[in-house]
Amino acid sequence: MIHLSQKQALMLTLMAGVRPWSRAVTRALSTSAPVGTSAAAASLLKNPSLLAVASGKSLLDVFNPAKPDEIVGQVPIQGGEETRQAIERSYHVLPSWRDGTTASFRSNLLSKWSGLIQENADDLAIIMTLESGKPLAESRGEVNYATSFLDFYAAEAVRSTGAGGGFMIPTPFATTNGAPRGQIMAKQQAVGVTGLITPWNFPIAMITRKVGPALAAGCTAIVKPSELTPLTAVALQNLAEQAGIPENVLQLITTDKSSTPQVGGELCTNPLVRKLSFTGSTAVGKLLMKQSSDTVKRLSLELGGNAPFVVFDDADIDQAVTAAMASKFRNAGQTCVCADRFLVHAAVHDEFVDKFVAAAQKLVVGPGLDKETTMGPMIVADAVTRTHQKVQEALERDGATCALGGSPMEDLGPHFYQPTILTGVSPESSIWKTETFGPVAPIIKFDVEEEALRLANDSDVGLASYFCTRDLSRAFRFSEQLECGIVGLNDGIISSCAAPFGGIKESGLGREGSSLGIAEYLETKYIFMNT
Ligand SMILES: NC(=O)c1ccc[n+]([C@@H]2O[C@H](COP(=O)([O-])OP(=O)(O)OC[C@H]3O[C@@H](n4cnc5c(N)ncnc54)[C@H](O)[C@@H]3O)[C@@H](O)[C@H]2O)c1
Ligand SMILES: O=CCCC(=O)O
Repeated sequence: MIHLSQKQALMLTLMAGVRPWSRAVTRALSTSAPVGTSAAAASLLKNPSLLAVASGKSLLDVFNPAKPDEIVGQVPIQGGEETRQAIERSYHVLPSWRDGTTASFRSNLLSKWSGLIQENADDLAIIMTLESGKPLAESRGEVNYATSFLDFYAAEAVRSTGAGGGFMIPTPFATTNGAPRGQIMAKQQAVGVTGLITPWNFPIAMITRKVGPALAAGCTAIVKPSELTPLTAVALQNLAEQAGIPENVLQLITTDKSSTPQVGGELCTNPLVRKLSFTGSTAVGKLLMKQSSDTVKRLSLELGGNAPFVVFDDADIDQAVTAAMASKFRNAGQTCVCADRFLVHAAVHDEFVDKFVAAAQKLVVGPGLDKETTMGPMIVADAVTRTHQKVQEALERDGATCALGGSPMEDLGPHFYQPTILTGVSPESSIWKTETFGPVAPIIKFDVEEEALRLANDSDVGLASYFCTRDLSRAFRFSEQLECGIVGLNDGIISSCAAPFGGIKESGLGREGSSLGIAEYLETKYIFMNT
């Protein structure tokens, strides 16, 4: 690969009107893309807004986790000052977007954007796989998941609960002769300028899950995608512009790891930003919460989880294994709602483990662009190191047994780890106590429901929980007792645009998806009219 200096790359970009990263992606695609055309994918990355801010900026290299020495693209590194300017642009365009457009106008734009994303779905999926590593089928599925949020909020925008809507309340005030006096109105209004910070594990859906309701509500948005997966965001914003979303209503701040705190700091402390929505780790969420306190911002925090997956003795074991496979190994175990801790009743423990191991052995680990691959690499080499340390500690220090895997897959590259199943795990092991974000399933055997509940709830976080049973009373009882925001009964994939997604305890604040998702971007104003 020929590496241009940043200046050379930018010069070429400006002269040719082609982004350096689009050439890089073209090259990556021309050698390995199984679907789509390289030219189409590259053209998705020709983003006029970013070009406007790229001049004079250093560029961030974006790498392919499956082949970490391969640069798949570059984006400008922006900092606090560029963020402040973006916030001011966002603030200036707010009145014309919030007050100068109807809900149905905003709804139509979201639908148009969704349509363009679907038209380009195969190329977007390739870009996503190249930068995140996930198997192509998962990337393609994520595109559908992403547009479902735009479609849902295009519909939600025009309902009476959306911006400009509201409700009337019977007045408790009376005239001297006892007749109702005045009108009580509760009116919904857009919060204002929003800062939206997203992670790498769902490079497109975590953006549309925030931007969809924000724009539907009449807010303007500044998105800061992960520095590991900015290219999908670049393409997404490009399509938003093509759909006709007005200039500066949706802006993108790309940056690198070292400038991220300045960008985040500006989004948190600038008083023009009235709402911050963040999806990512609990540690960063806590920092952003602290930073946002001086300006008393509205906050939505979708943070980490450590989901228990409980298999009762009356469960359908085949169904439980299907659910466990889907929940555990999706995106190589790198989802916030992944099953992280398995509790299996002693009477069905061995049957479950045998069938779970047999199913996991069928996973094909490899680069996400390979057609046969069903589990891709981990995002960074450090994640492999951290995962392996936890596995070794559970085995060597805490007495667990390895039923499957347990090692890095160096032959495939530094980002690959074997699908791993551990039994006899200690509840004191770090693999049990903390979110692993990798393809490891630690299992503990239990005897009675109370014990399973105690272990399941013994966590500072509470995002998702899963359990498998055919007992209806237990289904109701246990789902109410679990300390979490999301419960999956006899299923491992439960996310939907129609459902409220979010956690309790240190897993966060607020809900995304469903009608609750747009409420996060609305303020309720009480208006009393003494008519
Ligand atoms: N609850 C959810 O919906 C959900 C969804 C996806 C991921 N997650 C969680 O996210 C974590 C993995 O994602 P990650 O590694 O990208 O998380 P992360 O917290 O490291 O990064 C998330 C985003 O925050 C940014 N960031 C990091 N430091 C920042 C700072 N000081 N100021 C502003 N922004 C900053 C990153 O650049 C990225 O865009 C896991 O814990 C996972 O459970 C939660
Ligand atoms: O990783 C978090 C999001 C996963 C999902 O929406 O299902």
